[in-house]
Amino acid sequence: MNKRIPVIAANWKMYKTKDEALEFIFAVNGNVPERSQVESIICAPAILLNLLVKREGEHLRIGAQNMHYADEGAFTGENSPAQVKTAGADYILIGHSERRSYFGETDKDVNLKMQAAFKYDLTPILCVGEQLADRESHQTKHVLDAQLEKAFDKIDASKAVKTIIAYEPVWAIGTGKTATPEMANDTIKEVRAKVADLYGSEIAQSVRILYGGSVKPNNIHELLKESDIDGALIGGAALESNNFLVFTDAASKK
Ligand SMILES: O=C[C@H](O)COP(=O)(O)O
Repeated sequence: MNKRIPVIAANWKMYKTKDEALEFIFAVNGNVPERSQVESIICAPAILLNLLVKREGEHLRIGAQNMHYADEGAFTGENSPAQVKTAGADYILIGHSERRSYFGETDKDVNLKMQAAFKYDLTPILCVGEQLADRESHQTKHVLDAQLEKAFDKIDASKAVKTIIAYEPVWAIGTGKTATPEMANDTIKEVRAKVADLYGSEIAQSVRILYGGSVKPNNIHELLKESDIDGALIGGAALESNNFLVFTDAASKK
């Protein structure tokens, strides 16, 4: 089995003006580890993509947070996969819980976006996660299995292996409540087992699976010590350039 290269992905959500984005990128560019050690990614608002891509440097990469699945069309306010790709993004967040809950994104939409991502050579960062009520009623595995099955429908193994999966328990996003490293690792093992179910164990062992939900500079090290946590998808704490470098440095030591 090849070593899984760790991934640190910042999700800026709807934060940062143009000047703030530039300040961040100048601070981190040149300071992130080599890409052979860590994939360092900023998932930025669509309107900032091109600005950041032009300054991404050798080891930093830019991703988008959302796109439509259609090639083109009358969808006011949306961005097409080709627009995201030609803006220079390499990654696309798909199925973030905020898209699912605030914008009504369904598992079917998630699957169509997965297919579109591969069609346009964008690496999907597929987000899955359970609600607090699911965990309390011991439905976590059931919920995650269903999200994964639907997301990977019609995606063949050669593509599935390139997907980065982010496990984000919804109750831990922006709440300050982190899953314990053991809990996150156990659940990520279940996610990996589901990928093995769908595509076999070799692919499951190659797929990178991240943890997301209140990751901070003071818990990243513990999380990354776990066997199956291959990195993190980070919101709030990754808005600070210093923190982002703490995260990428921690991942380089995994
Ligand atoms: O995409 C990132 C997640 O929603 C986690 O956000 P957070 O680190 O602010 O909890």
